[in-house]
Amino acid sequence: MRQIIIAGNWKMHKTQTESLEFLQGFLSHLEDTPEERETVLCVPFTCLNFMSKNLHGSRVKLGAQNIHWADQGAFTGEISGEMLKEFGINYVIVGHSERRQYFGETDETVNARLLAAQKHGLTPILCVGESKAQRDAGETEAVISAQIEKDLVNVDQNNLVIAYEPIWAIGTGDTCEAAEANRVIGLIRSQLTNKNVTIQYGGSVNPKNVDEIMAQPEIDGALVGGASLDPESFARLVNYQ
Ligand SMILES: O=C(CO)COP(=O)(O)O
Repeated sequence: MRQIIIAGNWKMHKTQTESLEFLQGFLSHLEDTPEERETVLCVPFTCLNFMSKNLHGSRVKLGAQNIHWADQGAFTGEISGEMLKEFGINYVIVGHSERRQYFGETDETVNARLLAAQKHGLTPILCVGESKAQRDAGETEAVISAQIEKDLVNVDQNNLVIAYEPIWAIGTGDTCEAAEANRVIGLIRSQLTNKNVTIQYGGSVNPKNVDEIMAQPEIDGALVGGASLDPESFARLVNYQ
């Protein structure tokens, strides 16, 4: 059985005070959510301590948005698995397209970060996806396939989540057709040795399209940016039909 995971990626949003306001609005909506559905919030580093205390005893799991491959060292501005582990978090996003685009992340560094996450007992959420130009040039399959191959060298597929996030669908309101996301996710799965890896779709998931996306047979969850910032809208996503 593949685990269903609905994860919010808050990116660089919310202070500690705002994260408390979110929780006050959000947690009460989870009472009727099916037990087997995992709910995750990947929050800024500055909210981890506070969120970890406030989520204790709740069914919401916590995640970070990046991890360095070294345990410590002269890496200004980075964060290590040893540091993250202290907050009792379960997940960490690795290789998000915004990290690849703005912060020089390569398939090699993504691979090193995935290995570090697993070494520290965290489940990495690996993001892959093609740009608009790559899609228009008919390169989607080749791009995704190369990312999967390079990123997953020596990675344990028994402790892994993958998110297919077409870059052109992120934050644009321009969702990938559910059937097309399903097709690409099927291609990703065909490349894996563990066919039970949870593979999410990400890119403008919102309360209007979540039911159709989650009805697709290959799609095991969602990685949500904008719509995870509002408690009511994220609750609606977690409670998809
Ligand atoms: O990048 C994303 C999640 O990691 C998707 O962001 P949006 O849901 O805002 O499109």
